Amino acid sequence: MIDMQGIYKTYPNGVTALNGLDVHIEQGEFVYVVGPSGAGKSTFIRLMFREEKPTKGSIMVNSTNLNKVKERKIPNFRRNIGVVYQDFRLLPKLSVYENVAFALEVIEESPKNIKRRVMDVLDQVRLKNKARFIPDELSGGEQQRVSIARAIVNHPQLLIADEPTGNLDPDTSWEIMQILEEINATGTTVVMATHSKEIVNTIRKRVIAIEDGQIARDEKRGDYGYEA
Ligand SMILES: Nc1ncnc2c1ncn2[C@@H]1O[C@H](COP(=O)(O)OP(=O)(O)OP(=O)(O)O)[C@@H](O)[C@H]1O
Repeated sequence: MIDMQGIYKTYPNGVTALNGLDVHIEQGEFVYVVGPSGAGKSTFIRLMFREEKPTKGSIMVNSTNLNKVKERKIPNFRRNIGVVYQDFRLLPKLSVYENVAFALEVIEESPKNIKRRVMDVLDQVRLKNKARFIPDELSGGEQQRVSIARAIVNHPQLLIADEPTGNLDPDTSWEIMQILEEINATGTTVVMATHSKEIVNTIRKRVIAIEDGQIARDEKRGDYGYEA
């Protein structure tokens, strides 16, 4: 599903974020990406949905060769990838329903399909009863669940989460983890960057540790490995 070989990334300001990295992730895996601040975690995951391009190295995601994909094909490629951020990034003036439906409207689904799919996915994140609320009327955990609903409404094969619990209290973080695990159980690959020692050491998954732009550890049921 994801294959990266010999990846280097130097930003235009001269900072080298990734310094020779090889990774293979299979369909259906759940992978934590951990490491010190500034180690290159976000850069690593941004390469997966072509938010950034490597300076050197090859990347295949969902059978798409990202070194060769044409600019006009990128929106199509991204339809198969859901992305969740620490700060939710919801549209503040749209309702919960509209925030989620938006992702389907841009791909011109029929209104009937949109309605069915949005309500299904709001049910999945347990927010059906708040479909008409706007983001400001929701707790942080609820807002993150809306952003997860938006990310999965299109049935992506890959869900990328960049510190999805970074702004949430511990109880709410466990709720979000439960939802991510449920999504993973349906066969969706989940790649999650996190600074949460508690989560990584409690819900054991594959752990890829990045330090100084390289893979320092890659363990099947790893632990966090750093002081929180
Ligand atoms: N757009 C950018 N332009 C220039 N330098 C960048 C850019 N994005 C990241 N960097 C630099 O690349 C390095 C790796 O950053 P990255 O955000 O990938 O690390 P991280 O491991 O995700 O950090 P954190 O845990 O703090 O989020 C850092 O030195 C950072 O300052």
